[in-house]
Amino acid sequence: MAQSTNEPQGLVQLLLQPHILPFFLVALIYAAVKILDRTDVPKIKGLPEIPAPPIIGSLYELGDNHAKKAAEWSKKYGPVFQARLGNRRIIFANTFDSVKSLWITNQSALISRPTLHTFHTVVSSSEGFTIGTSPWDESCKARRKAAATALNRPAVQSYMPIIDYECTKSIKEMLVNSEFGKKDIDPNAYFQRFALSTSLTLNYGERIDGNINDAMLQEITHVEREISNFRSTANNWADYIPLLRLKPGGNTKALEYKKRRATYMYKLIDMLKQRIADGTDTPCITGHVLKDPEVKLNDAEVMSIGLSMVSAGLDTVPGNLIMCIAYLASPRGQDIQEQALAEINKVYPNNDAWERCLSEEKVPYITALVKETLRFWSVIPICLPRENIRDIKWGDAVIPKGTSFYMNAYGAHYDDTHFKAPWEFNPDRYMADTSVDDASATRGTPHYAYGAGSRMCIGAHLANRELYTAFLRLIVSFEILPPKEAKDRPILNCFGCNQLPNGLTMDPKPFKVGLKVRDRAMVDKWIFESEERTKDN
Ligand code: HEM
Repeated sequence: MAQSTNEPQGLVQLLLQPHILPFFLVALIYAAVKILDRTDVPKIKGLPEIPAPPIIGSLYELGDNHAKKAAEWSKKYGPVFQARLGNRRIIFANTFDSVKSLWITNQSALISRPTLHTFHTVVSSSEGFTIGTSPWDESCKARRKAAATALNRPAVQSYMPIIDYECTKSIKEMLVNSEFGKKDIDPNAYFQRFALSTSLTLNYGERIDGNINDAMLQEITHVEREISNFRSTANNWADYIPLLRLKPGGNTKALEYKKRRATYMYKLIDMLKQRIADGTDTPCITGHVLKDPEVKLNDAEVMSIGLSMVSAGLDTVPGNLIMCIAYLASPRGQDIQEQALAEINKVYPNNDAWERCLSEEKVPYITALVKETLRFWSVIPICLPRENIRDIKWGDAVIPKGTSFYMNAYGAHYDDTHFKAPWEFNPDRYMADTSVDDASATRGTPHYAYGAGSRMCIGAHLANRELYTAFLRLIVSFEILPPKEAKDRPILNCFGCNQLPNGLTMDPKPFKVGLKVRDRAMVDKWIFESEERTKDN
């Protein structure tokens, strides 16, 4: 016994000998680097790898714009490459066709989502994951199915009165706040309210009744924006370097936002339960899920659907809406507005487009404007991450199950082997009889703004209807003009306009536009008719 107690001391003394200590320290550092540098998935043979230093991997080089850097790398390393980000191995797909092969051809294998430390462990541990952040399992399947049914084409058509109400309310408020076209305005808050209030009404039967300064609107938009930054695959080094998780206070901000989110999410669901108990509830998705005995979801799953609905459309719908408005205000945008108005008037010569767009989508140029907006502005530059549940072959390489895949949607949208002049904002590329011969109108998937394949966005029909209605109504109501002051001009490229290119979704820098009312009496009439139609909503 006595001998074994002395053994470690003897070893320590030996290692501290001056002629051994330097070798020992080098060996120790080498072993530490080897352990810290191990990746979740070992290097994949036959797939180009971005050279990178140990431990941090490519994180530093990817810098403050992962999507742009990865697109640049793809020119040198090929459309699909592997990169080490800290201790994770990531497959990046950066071109239109490579995304199609991996996300669509291999969709049944690429159906899961990886978990990331900041979002899954710190922000979401007790409140449940959203559908878009859930790995694939029976619960995710059931939640996705319930939400997808509530958002399918016929269901979305039945929600058009909500879109009628919310769109009218936003346009009316813009009209008043711009003093009927005299003052330039920043369109952001109006469309954040439009998107959030639509989601809340659909999901909880609860809308934002106040104006754009409403406290609940401001709290939810702020908290969801911060949480979406915690979800970003590019913004949180602690997701990739476990040592950083030990930093004291590193989780304080994430925990604060988790608490603030829980406060309003529980409030919304408790208010709905109370209305159901009182028999005063109006039809809504969560109410349906709570009342239908066929839908077997537990409380956390019901909460997860609500969270998905509230968070999913909140940054994405307004981002697309306001950046399209920004483009329309530019000199080239004036021509697009003119063409759009002519196309609308061709289909609706009797000034009834404002109402008829609720029940039909008959102006192909506006549909093309929606698609081009989704492509050009790429508001989710790196799509929500995926994980494969089976091995996937790419050329000679076999990508083992359990590997993380990042779709560089920005890279695919600006892929000049697929889109002609991708840097130009040109809705004509999505018109069947187009002068732009890149055939985008007829080549299946028009863009990857909604992702692709087995976990593609389930809110796409709703989002498309929101965008179509808002664009059409804005164009028939206003001439959208550049702001009077140069400092208010929007930046018209998808990264320059973004306050945080490494965020999950685009966070547009503030800007203003002018809104010259085309025909005041007509706009007043349309607003009045919408208000009459929706007064009992
Ligand atoms: C312009 C607006 C929108 C854009 C650009 C957008 C984009 C996306 C993208 C890129 C994904 C990931 C798809 C993939 O991995 O392939 C996604 C997933 C999702 N979206 Fe959307 N979205 C929008 C609006 C909405 C709305 C309004 C809702 C619901 C009210 C919604 C609900 C969802 C849900 C639940 C998922 C997760 C699907 C899953 O993981 O299975 N989205 N969205």
